[in-house]
Amino acid sequence: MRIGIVTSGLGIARQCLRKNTSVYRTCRRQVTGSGSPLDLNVDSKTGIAVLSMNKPPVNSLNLEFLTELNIALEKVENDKQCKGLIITSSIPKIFSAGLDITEMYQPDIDRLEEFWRTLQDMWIKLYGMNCVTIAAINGHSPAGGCLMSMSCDYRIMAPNYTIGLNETQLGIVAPFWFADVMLNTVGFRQTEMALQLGTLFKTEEALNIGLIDKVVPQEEVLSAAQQEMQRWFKIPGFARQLSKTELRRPTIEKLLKKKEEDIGYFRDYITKDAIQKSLGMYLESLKNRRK
Ligand SMILES: CC/C=C\C/C=C\C/C=C\C=C\CC(=O)SCCNC(=O)CCNC(=O)[C@H](O)C(C)(C)COP(=O)(O)OP(=O)(O)OC[C@H]1O[C@@H](n2cnc3c(N)ncnc32)[C@H](O)[C@@H]1OP(=O)(O)O
Repeated sequence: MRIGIVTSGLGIARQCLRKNTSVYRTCRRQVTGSGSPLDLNVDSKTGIAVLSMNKPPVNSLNLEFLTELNIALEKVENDKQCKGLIITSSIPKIFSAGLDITEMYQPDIDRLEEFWRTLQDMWIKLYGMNCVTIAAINGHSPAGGCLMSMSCDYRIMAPNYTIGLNETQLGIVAPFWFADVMLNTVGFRQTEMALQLGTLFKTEEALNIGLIDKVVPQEEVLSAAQQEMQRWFKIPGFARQLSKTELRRPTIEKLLKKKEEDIGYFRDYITKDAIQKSLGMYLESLKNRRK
């Protein structure tokens, strides 16, 4: 039930309408504007924020969408009422198709660099979030979608979808920090095989290698995430946060130290003729899939 003020643009709802019955005490605020590709709802009663991606057709991560994600993550992190964040999708059968390939194909160089910087920032924020983060993966989650999922503390996925870092299938190489996050999640052997083969794991396979933590029916993904959150909320917040920071800090610091270098590598690599050719062919194959 939404009884909060819906704000436009970047403004956060400043007040909540409360009725006097207990059922209305939940103050749920939608903190993104209408028409936004993101729907952020904060439930001040439970302390859970649900961030739902809604950028048709496939929630691909382009510069503008990544910028919105950054703003939303910042809002959640700065909201003292938020103890947990669930990331999910409003697009049927798709969590996120990963990076928007059109950002990398025949790019404008300034925009390409900005795109990469914004992606780096999004990942640094998400991987380092103080609050509990759960990915409610209710659709396919290749490449950048897999990165977002792996960057959360816990992953719940519906059956019959795929998830993985499939970059080599596009003729490109997963950046070192994507690889690091996978390494931290499933270990070296699974990572070295998955990255070389560009494996997209089916839900059950992903569960078997520890890439996701739980499988529930499609219609239960969100409620299972809300329920799982309670388990994490029972742990003293400071101890949990510090444990997370200690484990994730070296991975984040590695990118922080090399941010500009990484942007340069990415720019020089992606603009190579051979890589452009591969990306062009992959885009074409996506477009021809339905013909
Ligand atoms: C030394 C090395 C140094 C540095 C490293 C440097 C570089 C590494 C760089 C990049 C890393 C990239 C990571 C990524 O995230 S790349 C993106 C990978 N994503 C994919 O491969 C997913 C592709 N999409 C799909 O498989 C499917 O679309 C689907 C399963 C997600 C959904 O299937 P559907 O059947 O439901 O939908 P479609 O008909 O296929 O698609 C609809 C529509 O959307 C377009 N589209 C799909 N995915 C993308 C995308 N990622 N980017 C842009 N556009 C996408 C698709 O073409 C269709 O368009 P049309 O309607 O035909 O116009």
